[in-house]
Amino acid sequence: MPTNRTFTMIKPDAAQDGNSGSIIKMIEEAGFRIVALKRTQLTVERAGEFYAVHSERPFYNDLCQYMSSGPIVPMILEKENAVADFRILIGATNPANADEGTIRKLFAKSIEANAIHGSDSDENAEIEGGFFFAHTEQF
Ligand SMILES: Nc1ncnc2c1ncn2[C@@H]1O[C@H](COP(=O)(O)OP(=O)(O)OP(=O)(O)O)[C@@H](O)[C@H]1O
Repeated sequence: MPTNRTFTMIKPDAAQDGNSGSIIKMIEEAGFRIVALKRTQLTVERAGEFYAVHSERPFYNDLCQYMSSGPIVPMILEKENAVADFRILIGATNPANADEGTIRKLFAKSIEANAIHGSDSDENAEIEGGFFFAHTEQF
């Protein structure tokens, strides 16, 4: 498996509940190297840009409100098979369907406030990482 990168962000529900540290510990213990990390907050407009792919979905406006409602912790992560392995670590979008031991099973509140994001492809990982961080290639 080649080493590659994925992008994640801890969402406002988990960041506000003081769960960032526990989630970051799980990520590191699963073998991911943190390439970049910060704590920040999106405006509703920036949240709309990030989730532009969902702009036609009925939950889009609520999602943008929610994603701009508090702090988030975006990160770029590196590991063999990073994108697929990270999706396994976070679990299903709806925590009701997430496997035991996954981050969403442990920390998510609902299908919207689902604790964490994980990129769904190498291409999107690159785009989403670039949305928050510049010049990370050499790190
Ligand atoms: N039916 C829904 N109702 C409310 N919010 C939703 C719904 N489906 C998805 N969302 C929100 O939109 C986000 C993006 O949806 P998507 O289908 O891309 O899920 P995902 O790939 O599991 O999540 P993410 O992209 O955040 O990792 C979800 O993580 C969730 O916060």
